[in-house]
Amino acid sequence: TRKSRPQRLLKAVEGKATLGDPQSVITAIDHFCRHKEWAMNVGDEKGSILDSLVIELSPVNVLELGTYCGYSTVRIARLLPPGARFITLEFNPDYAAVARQVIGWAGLEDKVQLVEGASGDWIPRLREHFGVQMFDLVFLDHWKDQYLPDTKQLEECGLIQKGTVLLADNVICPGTPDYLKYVRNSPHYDSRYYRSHLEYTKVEDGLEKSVFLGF
Ligand SMILES: Nc1ncnc2c1ncn2[C@@H]1O[C@H](/C=C/CNC(=O)c2cc([N+](=O)[O-])cc(O)c2O)[C@@H](O)[C@H]1O
Ligand SMILES: [Mg+2]
Repeated sequence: TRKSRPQRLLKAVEGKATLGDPQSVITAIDHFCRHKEWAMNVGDEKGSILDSLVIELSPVNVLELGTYCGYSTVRIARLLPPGARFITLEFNPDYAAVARQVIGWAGLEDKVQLVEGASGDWIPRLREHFGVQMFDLVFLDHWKDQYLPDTKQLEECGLIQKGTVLLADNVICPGTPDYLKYVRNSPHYDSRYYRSHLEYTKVEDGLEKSVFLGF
């Protein structure tokens, strides 16, 4: 059967990237998506904003919702301080399989725990299963209607505490209106929009950074 797009993306990484070199994996995926087939990675433009926020935050505990092919996983993991803990959730087994190989090509498998499962099932179990008390950074990039319910569940489970930074992709395109309204109107979040473009296009999109101020 014909390979899926994630499998074709992985082939592009294997053909172009250098094993153990995260930047070459990022470059290979961006080249593939810009010149061969568009794919819903955060991309190089928004990725640079993501990089600067990760560097500035130097987070110890990181959660990513929606691994997909592992592009943003590699971007984040390559910048984490030693000893940091990074959990990424992906419920599609085919995407998870591709992401594991992409992360492996970058040589970052020891920095990342890819959990195959749905955020709704796993968020309540992260504390007891992984011994994580709270997250310094949460990157939201999964189904857009899941951003708000998952954020509320993270709050209820105490995994979002004073200082936690939520970073949400696609708040303009495809858009996450209910999430955006929540973080921008809540007195418990200090929210800021980083204007950019939808990956590999000229369409407007951006990242919303929301700092939890405590209850
Ligand atoms: N509850 C859950 N738990 C675990 N994994 C889950 C999940 N819900 C979705 N996922 C996974 O997260 C990814 C979905 C991304 C949706 N992005 C998008 O739909 C998207 C679309 C465009 N676009 O259309 O231009 C641009 C973008 O940057 C985008 O991120 C997929 O890999 C999916 O399997
Ligand atoms: Mg996205």
